Amino acid sequence: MIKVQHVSYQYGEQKVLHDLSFTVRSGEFFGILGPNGSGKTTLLKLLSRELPLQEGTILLEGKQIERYTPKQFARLVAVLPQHADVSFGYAVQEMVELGRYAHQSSLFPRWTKEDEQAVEQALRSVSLYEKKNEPLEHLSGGERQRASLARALAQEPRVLLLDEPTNHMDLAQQLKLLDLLKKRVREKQLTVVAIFHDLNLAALYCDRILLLREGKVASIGNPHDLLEEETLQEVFQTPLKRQEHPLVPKALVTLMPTQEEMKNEKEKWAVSASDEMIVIQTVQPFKALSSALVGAGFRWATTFVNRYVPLDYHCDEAEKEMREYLQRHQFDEQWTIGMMTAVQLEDAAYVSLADESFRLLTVVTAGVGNAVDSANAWRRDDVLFAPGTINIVVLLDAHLSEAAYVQAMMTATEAKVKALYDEAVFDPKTNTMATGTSTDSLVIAASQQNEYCEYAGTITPLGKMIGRAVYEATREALKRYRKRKERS
Ligand SMILES: Nc1ncnc2c1ncn2[C@@H]1O[C@H](COP(=O)(O)OP(=O)(O)OP(=O)(O)O)[C@@H](O)[C@H]1O
Repeated sequence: MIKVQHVSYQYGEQKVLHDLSFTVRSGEFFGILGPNGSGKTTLLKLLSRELPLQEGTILLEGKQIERYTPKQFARLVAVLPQHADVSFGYAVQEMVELGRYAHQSSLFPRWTKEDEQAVEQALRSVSLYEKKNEPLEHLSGGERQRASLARALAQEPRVLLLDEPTNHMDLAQQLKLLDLLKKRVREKQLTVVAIFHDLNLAALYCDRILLLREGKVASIGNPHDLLEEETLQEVFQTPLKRQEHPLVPKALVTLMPTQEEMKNEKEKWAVSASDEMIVIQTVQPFKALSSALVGAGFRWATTFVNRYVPLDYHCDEAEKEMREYLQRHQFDEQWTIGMMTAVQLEDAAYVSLADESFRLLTVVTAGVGNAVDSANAWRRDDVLFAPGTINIVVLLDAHLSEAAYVQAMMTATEAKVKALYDEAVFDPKTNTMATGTSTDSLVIAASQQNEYCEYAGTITPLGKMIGRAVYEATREALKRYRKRKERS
C-alpha cells in the first residue's frame, strides 16, 4: 500500500530523517514508535504530504504520492494530526461533514444519502452522535480528538494516518477507539499508520511496529519480537521490563522506577505467632509466587498468614471465608497471603539461614493425616480437601527472575518430598511412600533487592539454601506433629 524508499528530511541544517526505507501492507495496523524528537511526526507529515519530499520516494498503491491531485489523495488518505485543528464556530456534525469534501463532485456538489450515512456512522462510531449539534468549543479535549477522528472516518479513506490518536483520552475511550480502528482494518481492509507513545497499546493493536531512533530505523517487525528489553532500553535510554500479558499472547512493557534499598539491613521481616495464627510481616512488599488459599499466583505482599482451623473445619467456600477472616482481623487483603492448617501452631518449625549473598527464613507447619503419594494417587477413588496440610513459606532477601521463582518452587517441593521420605510418611490408602498431602501450600517470596538470581535450581547457591532450609524445617515440623499425636 505504502512504499517508503530512501527518504531523508532536514529542517534547515538539521537532518532529522536519514535514509528510511520500509513498506506498509494493505489492511495492516502499522505503528511508529520512538523517543521524543526521533522524527515520527516528520515522517507522518511526509506521508500525508503536509511536508514536501526532499530526498527519496514514497509510493502509494505504486504511484508517487506527489502525482495524485489533492482530491484523489484525499479519497485515499485521511489524517488525524497530533493537535487536531478544531474549527471553532462549527457544530460537531458540520465538522464531520467536511470529511466528505473529497467525495463531492466539484462541478455539481450534491449532498447524497451516502454522505449522510457516512457522517452518521462516523459520529456513532466515536460515540458523538448524541452531541452532533454541540458547538466544538463545548467539547472536552478527548471529545475533540474523537470529533476529528470522525471527520477522518467520514472521508472513508483507504489509509488513515494518525499522530498519537489516543491523546487526551481516558482508558475506556482509548480501547474503544483502537478497537474501532482494528475492526475497520479487519473488515474494510483499512490501512492504519499510527504514532504511539504507549508501548503497551502499540503492542496490543499493531501488526507491525517501526522503531525510530534519531531519524533512523532502529528496528521493524511484529511487536512480540520487537519489544525486547534490550532493544527498548537502547532506543528509549531507560530501564524497562518486559512481561507477558496475563490474558492474550502479547508483550507488556513496564517502567522500572529507581528502588530505594530497604533501610534497615537486618530486619527484613518480623514473625509473630499465637495459637490462632502465625503472621510474618515484611518491611517492604515482597514479590510472592504461591499456591496459597488467598493471594495465589504472583502477587506483591507484605503479610503472610498461616491460620489454625480445627480438624473438623468444613466450609464449601473456604477462600471466601478466609478473606472474611482476614478482613475481620484488619489485614489488607490486597497485600496479604493467607493459608490454613489444622496443625497446632506451636508445632511450626522455623529455619533461618544466611550467607554473604542471601538471607532466608522458612516456616513450615506439617500435618500428614491426608498424606498422598502423587505417583499412586490415581489408584485412590477418594477426593480429599480437608485442612491437614503441609504449609511452607520461604522468604528470601534476594532478587529472583521468574525462572528462579519456578525453580525455587521445584527445589522446595523436592526438599519436602525428601523430608517425608526420611520421616517415613506413608499414604494410608495406597500404603506407599507419601510425597505430600492433598492440600499443601507453598509460598516463595522475595524482596527483589540485593543479589540477582537468575536460577534457583537445586545445585545453585540459592537452591542449596532453600533445599536445606525446607528439608530441615519440614522434618522438624513433622517430628513435632507426630510427637503430639503420640501424646494424645
Ligand atoms: N518545523 C520544524 N522546524 C525545525 N525543526 C523541527 C520542526 N519540526 C520538528 N523539528 C525537529 O525535528 C526533530 C524531529 O521532530 P518530530 O516532531 O518529527 O519528532 P517526534 O518523534 O514526532 O517527536 P515527539 O515524540 O516529541 O512528538 C526534532 O528535533 C524537532 O525539534
